[in-house]
Amino acid sequence: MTALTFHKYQGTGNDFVMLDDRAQQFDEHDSRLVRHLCDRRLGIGADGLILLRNHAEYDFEMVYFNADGFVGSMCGNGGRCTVAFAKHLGVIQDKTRFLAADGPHEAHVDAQGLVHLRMQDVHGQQEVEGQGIFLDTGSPHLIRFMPTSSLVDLNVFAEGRAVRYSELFREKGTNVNFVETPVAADQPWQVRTYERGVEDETMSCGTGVTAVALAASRRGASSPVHLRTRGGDLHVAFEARPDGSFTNVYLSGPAQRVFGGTIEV
Ligand SMILES: N[C@H](CCC[C@H](N)C(=O)O)C(=O)O
Repeated sequence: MTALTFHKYQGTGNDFVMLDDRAQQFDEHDSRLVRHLCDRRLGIGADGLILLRNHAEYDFEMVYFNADGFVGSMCGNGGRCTVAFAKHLGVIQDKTRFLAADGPHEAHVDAQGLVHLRMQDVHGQQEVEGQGIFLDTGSPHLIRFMPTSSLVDLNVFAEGRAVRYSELFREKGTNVNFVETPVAADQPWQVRTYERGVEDETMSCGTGVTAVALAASRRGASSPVHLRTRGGDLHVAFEARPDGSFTNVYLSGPAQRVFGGTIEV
Protein backbone atom coordinates (compact mmCIF):
# COMPACT_ATOMS: atom_id res chain seq x y z
CA MET A 1 0.00 0.00 0.00
CA THR A 2 1.23 3.48 -0.83
CA ALA A 3 -0.35 6.85 -0.11
CA LEU A 4 -1.24 8.77 -3.24
CA THR A 5 -1.64 12.54 -2.86
CA PHE A 6 -4.58 13.97 -4.77
CA HIS A 7 -6.50 17.21 -5.22
CA LYS A 8 -10.20 17.39 -5.96
CA TYR A 9 -11.48 20.07 -8.37
CA GLN A 10 -14.85 20.99 -9.81
CA GLY A 11 -15.93 23.24 -12.67
CA THR A 12 -19.70 23.91 -12.71
CA GLY A 13 -20.17 20.62 -10.90
CA ASN A 14 -18.14 18.49 -13.32
CA ASP A 15 -15.64 17.00 -10.87
CA PHE A 16 -12.13 15.67 -11.22
CA VAL A 17 -9.40 13.94 -9.28
CA MET A 18 -6.27 15.92 -10.06
CA LEU A 19 -2.80 14.43 -9.69
CA ASP A 20 0.49 16.30 -9.81
CA ASP A 21 2.37 13.85 -12.01
CA ARG A 22 5.29 16.06 -12.97
CA ALA A 23 7.58 13.20 -11.88
CA GLN A 24 5.62 10.98 -14.32
CA GLN A 25 5.11 8.10 -11.92
CA PHE A 26 1.47 7.33 -12.61
CA ASP A 27 0.91 4.38 -14.94
CA GLU A 28 -1.59 5.72 -17.50
CA HIS A 29 -2.46 2.17 -18.56
CA ASP A 30 -3.74 1.31 -15.10
CA SER A 31 -7.41 1.78 -15.92
CA ARG A 32 -8.42 -0.23 -12.84
CA LEU A 33 -6.71 2.31 -10.57
CA VAL A 34 -8.24 5.30 -12.41
CA ARG A 35 -11.68 3.68 -12.13
CA HIS A 36 -11.10 3.04 -8.42
CA LEU A 37 -10.02 6.62 -7.70
CA CYS A 38 -13.12 7.93 -9.53
CA ASP A 39 -15.48 5.54 -7.71
CA ARG A 40 -17.82 7.56 -5.48
CA ARG A 41 -18.20 4.78 -2.91
CA LEU A 42 -14.89 2.94 -2.92
CA GLY A 43 -12.53 5.71 -3.93
CA ILE A 44 -12.44 9.54 -4.01
CA GLY A 45 -15.23 10.01 -6.53
CA ALA A 46 -15.18 12.04 -9.75
CA ASP A 47 -16.40 12.23 -13.34
CA GLY A 48 -12.79 11.99 -14.50
CA LEU A 49 -9.13 11.96 -13.50
CA ILE A 50 -6.45 14.29 -14.77
CA LEU A 51 -2.66 14.04 -14.66
CA LEU A 52 -0.69 17.27 -14.82
CA ARG A 53 2.63 16.40 -16.45
CA ASN A 54 5.69 18.33 -17.56
CA HIS A 55 6.18 18.95 -21.25
CA ALA A 56 9.27 20.18 -23.06
CA GLU A 57 7.45 22.72 -25.26
CA TYR A 58 4.44 23.72 -23.17
CA ASP A 59 3.85 24.87 -19.60
CA PHE A 60 2.37 21.45 -18.87
CA GLU A 61 0.47 18.56 -20.37
CA MET A 62 -3.04 17.55 -19.32
CA VAL A 63 -3.79 13.81 -19.54
CA TYR A 64 -7.52 13.20 -19.10
CA PHE A 65 -9.28 9.93 -18.25
CA ASN A 66 -13.00 9.36 -18.08
CA ALA A 67 -14.37 7.74 -14.89
CA ASP A 68 -14.43 4.40 -16.75
CA GLY A 69 -10.62 4.40 -16.54
CA PHE A 70 -9.80 5.09 -20.16
CA VAL A 71 -7.99 8.02 -21.72
CA GLY A 72 -10.63 10.38 -22.99
CA SER A 73 -10.56 13.06 -25.61
CA MET A 74 -10.66 16.76 -24.67
CA CYS A 75 -12.45 17.85 -21.52
CA GLY A 76 -13.38 21.53 -21.32
CA ASN A 77 -14.29 21.73 -17.64
CA GLY A 78 -11.30 19.54 -16.83
CA GLY A 79 -9.08 21.83 -18.90
CA ARG A 80 -10.22 24.85 -16.89
CA CYS A 81 -9.65 22.95 -13.64
CA THR A 82 -6.17 21.89 -14.78
CA VAL A 83 -5.28 25.53 -15.44
CA ALA A 84 -6.44 26.42 -11.90
CA PHE A 85 -4.44 23.47 -10.55
CA ALA A 86 -1.30 24.55 -12.44
CA LYS A 87 -1.70 27.98 -10.89
CA HIS A 88 -2.21 26.44 -7.44
CA LEU A 89 1.03 24.45 -7.88
CA GLY A 90 2.93 27.53 -9.08
CA VAL A 91 3.57 25.95 -12.49
CA ILE A 92 1.99 29.00 -14.15
CA GLN A 93 0.77 32.44 -13.15
CA ASP A 94 -2.26 33.85 -14.96
CA LYS A 95 -1.55 32.89 -18.56
CA THR A 96 -0.61 29.59 -20.09
CA ARG A 97 -0.11 27.44 -23.16
CA PHE A 98 -0.56 23.76 -22.49
CA LEU A 99 -1.04 20.52 -24.37
CA ALA A 100 -4.15 18.32 -24.18
CA ALA A 101 -5.43 15.28 -26.10
CA ASP A 102 -6.70 17.40 -28.99
CA GLY A 103 -3.65 19.67 -29.27
CA PRO A 104 -2.37 22.95 -27.79
CA HIS A 105 -4.59 25.29 -25.77
CA GLU A 106 -4.16 28.83 -24.50
CA ALA A 107 -5.85 29.95 -21.31
CA HIS A 108 -5.86 32.71 -18.75
CA VAL A 109 -7.26 33.24 -15.27
CA ASP A 110 -8.97 36.60 -14.74
CA ALA A 111 -9.17 38.78 -11.61
CA GLN A 112 -12.36 36.97 -10.47
CA GLY A 113 -10.65 33.61 -10.81
CA LEU A 114 -12.67 32.63 -13.87
CA VAL A 115 -10.72 30.52 -16.34
CA HIS A 116 -10.94 31.37 -20.04
CA LEU A 117 -9.89 28.43 -22.14
CA ARG A 118 -9.32 28.55 -25.86
CA MET A 119 -10.74 25.51 -27.61
CA GLN A 120 -9.66 24.11 -30.98
CA ASP A 121 -11.21 25.60 -34.09
CA VAL A 122 -14.33 23.67 -35.06
CA HIS A 123 -14.97 22.64 -38.63
CA GLY A 124 -18.49 21.83 -39.63
CA GLN A 125 -21.57 20.46 -37.97
CA GLN A 126 -23.72 17.71 -39.38
CA GLU A 127 -27.42 17.05 -39.15
CA VAL A 128 -27.92 13.44 -38.07
CA GLU A 129 -31.32 12.38 -39.32
CA GLY A 130 -33.84 11.99 -36.52
CA GLN A 131 -31.19 12.50 -33.83
CA GLY A 132 -29.88 16.06 -33.82
CA ILE A 133 -26.75 17.96 -34.77
CA PHE A 134 -23.32 16.40 -34.42
CA LEU A 135 -20.09 18.31 -33.91
CA ASP A 136 -16.66 17.72 -32.49
CA THR A 137 -15.22 20.24 -30.04
CA GLY A 138 -12.32 18.01 -29.01
CA SER A 139 -14.88 15.41 -27.94
CA PRO A 140 -17.85 14.14 -29.95
CA HIS A 141 -21.22 15.73 -29.20
CA LEU A 142 -24.75 15.20 -30.37
CA ILE A 143 -27.01 18.20 -29.75
CA ARG A 144 -30.75 17.84 -29.52
CA PHE A 145 -32.88 21.00 -29.31
CA MET A 146 -35.91 20.36 -27.10
CA PRO A 147 -39.29 22.04 -26.64
CA THR A 148 -39.63 24.80 -24.04
CA SER A 149 -39.93 23.53 -20.43
CA SER A 150 -39.19 19.93 -21.39
CA LEU A 151 -35.70 19.73 -19.87
CA VAL A 152 -36.68 19.79 -16.21
CA ASP A 153 -38.39 16.40 -16.25
CA LEU A 154 -36.32 14.78 -18.97
CA ASN A 155 -34.77 11.40 -18.19
CA VAL A 156 -31.32 12.34 -19.50
CA PHE A 157 -29.83 9.01 -18.46
CA ALA A 158 -32.34 6.95 -20.43
CA GLU A 159 -32.60 9.29 -23.44
CA GLY A 160 -28.85 9.87 -23.62
CA ARG A 161 -28.04 6.21 -23.24
CA ALA A 162 -30.40 5.30 -26.07
CA VAL A 163 -28.48 7.60 -28.43
CA ARG A 164 -25.01 6.67 -27.14
CA TYR A 165 -25.66 2.93 -27.66
CA SER A 166 -27.60 3.34 -30.91
CA GLU A 167 -26.20 1.63 -33.98
CA LEU A 168 -24.62 4.84 -35.27
CA PHE A 169 -22.67 5.72 -32.12
CA ARG A 170 -22.23 2.39 -30.32
CA GLU A 171 -18.65 1.78 -31.37
CA LYS A 172 -16.99 5.11 -30.57
CA GLY A 173 -19.67 6.51 -28.30
CA THR A 174 -20.84 10.08 -28.12
CA ASN A 175 -21.83 12.64 -25.53
CA VAL A 176 -25.45 13.73 -25.83
CA ASN A 177 -26.64 17.27 -25.01
CA PHE A 178 -30.27 18.25 -24.57
CA VAL A 179 -30.89 21.96 -25.04
CA GLU A 180 -33.69 24.40 -24.35
CA THR A 181 -33.72 27.56 -26.41
CA PRO A 182 -34.24 30.67 -24.22
CA VAL A 183 -37.64 32.33 -24.47
CA ALA A 184 -36.08 35.81 -24.07
CA ALA A 185 -32.78 37.05 -25.47
CA ASP A 186 -31.32 37.84 -22.03
CA GLN A 187 -31.91 34.29 -20.75
CA PRO A 188 -29.32 31.49 -20.86
CA TRP A 189 -29.47 28.40 -23.09
CA GLN A 190 -30.19 25.48 -20.76
CA VAL A 191 -28.20 22.31 -21.24
CA ARG A 192 -28.24 18.82 -19.73
CA THR A 193 -25.60 16.31 -20.83
CA TYR A 194 -25.20 12.54 -20.89
CA GLU A 195 -21.46 11.86 -20.90
CA ARG A 196 -19.69 9.06 -22.66
CA GLY A 197 -17.09 7.39 -20.42
CA VAL A 198 -19.07 8.35 -17.33
CA GLU A 199 -22.13 6.76 -18.98
CA ASP A 200 -24.45 8.93 -16.98
CA GLU A 201 -25.67 12.49 -16.76
CA THR A 202 -23.06 14.86 -15.31
CA MET A 203 -23.75 18.28 -13.78
CA SER A 204 -22.01 20.03 -16.67
CA CYS A 205 -19.86 19.34 -19.72
CA GLY A 206 -17.50 21.99 -21.10
CA THR A 207 -16.91 20.60 -24.58
CA GLY A 208 -20.68 19.96 -24.59
CA VAL A 209 -21.74 23.55 -23.91
CA THR A 210 -19.12 24.68 -26.43
CA ALA A 211 -20.77 22.46 -29.04
CA VAL A 212 -24.21 23.73 -28.00
CA ALA A 213 -23.12 27.37 -28.36
CA LEU A 214 -21.79 26.76 -31.88
CA ALA A 215 -24.95 24.89 -32.90
CA ALA A 216 -27.04 27.65 -31.28
CA SER A 217 -25.24 30.27 -33.37
CA ARG A 218 -27.08 28.76 -36.33
CA ARG A 219 -30.31 29.41 -34.45
CA GLY A 220 -29.81 33.06 -33.70
CA ALA A 221 -27.43 33.01 -30.72
CA SER A 222 -24.60 35.50 -30.93
CA SER A 223 -21.21 35.42 -29.24
CA PRO A 224 -20.71 35.27 -26.28
CA VAL A 225 -23.41 32.67 -25.63
CA HIS A 226 -24.63 32.31 -22.04
CA LEU A 227 -25.33 28.69 -21.09
CA ARG A 228 -26.79 27.21 -17.92
CA THR A 229 -25.93 23.71 -16.73
CA ARG A 230 -27.17 21.97 -13.60
CA GLY A 231 -23.87 22.95 -11.95
CA GLY A 232 -23.76 26.60 -12.97
CA ASP A 233 -23.24 29.05 -15.81
CA LEU A 234 -20.67 29.06 -18.59
CA HIS A 235 -19.99 31.42 -21.48
CA VAL A 236 -18.72 30.57 -24.94
CA ALA A 237 -17.27 33.23 -27.24
CA PHE A 238 -16.33 32.57 -30.87
CA GLU A 239 -15.91 33.97 -34.35
CA ALA A 240 -17.87 32.34 -37.15
CA ARG A 241 -16.00 32.12 -40.46
CA PRO A 242 -17.80 32.39 -43.81
CA ASP A 243 -16.93 28.74 -44.59
CA GLY A 244 -19.02 27.61 -41.60
CA SER A 245 -16.10 26.93 -39.29
CA PHE A 246 -15.47 28.62 -35.94
CA THR A 247 -12.27 30.14 -34.61
CA ASN A 248 -11.22 31.96 -31.45
CA VAL A 249 -13.53 29.72 -29.46
CA TYR A 250 -13.29 30.44 -25.72
CA LEU A 251 -14.98 28.55 -22.90
CA SER A 252 -15.19 30.65 -19.72
CA GLY A 253 -16.28 29.81 -16.21
CA PRO A 254 -15.28 28.93 -12.67
CA ALA A 255 -12.85 26.17 -11.64
CA GLN A 256 -12.42 25.43 -7.97
CA ARG A 257 -10.21 23.34 -5.74
CA VAL A 258 -12.56 21.58 -3.32
CA PHE A 259 -10.18 19.58 -1.12
CA GLY A 260 -7.03 17.53 -1.17
CA GLY A 261 -5.71 14.50 0.66
CA THR A 262 -4.13 11.12 0.38
CA ILE A 263 -5.62 7.78 -0.54
CA GLU A 264 -4.16 4.32 0.08
CA VAL A 265 -3.68 2.48 -3.21
N1 LIG B 1 -16.81 16.60 -19.16
C1 LIG B 1 -16.07 16.89 -20.32
C2 LIG B 1 -16.11 16.03 -21.47
C3 LIG B 1 -15.31 14.84 -21.29
C4 LIG B 1 -15.32 14.04 -22.54
C5 LIG B 1 -15.94 12.77 -22.44
N2 LIG B 1 -16.90 12.39 -21.53
C6 LIG B 1 -15.86 12.00 -23.71
O1 LIG B 1 -16.13 12.51 -24.78
O2 LIG B 1 -15.50 10.82 -23.61
C7 LIG B 1 -16.00 18.36 -20.63
O3 LIG B 1 -16.16 19.17 -19.74
O4 LIG B 1 -15.74 18.72 -21.77
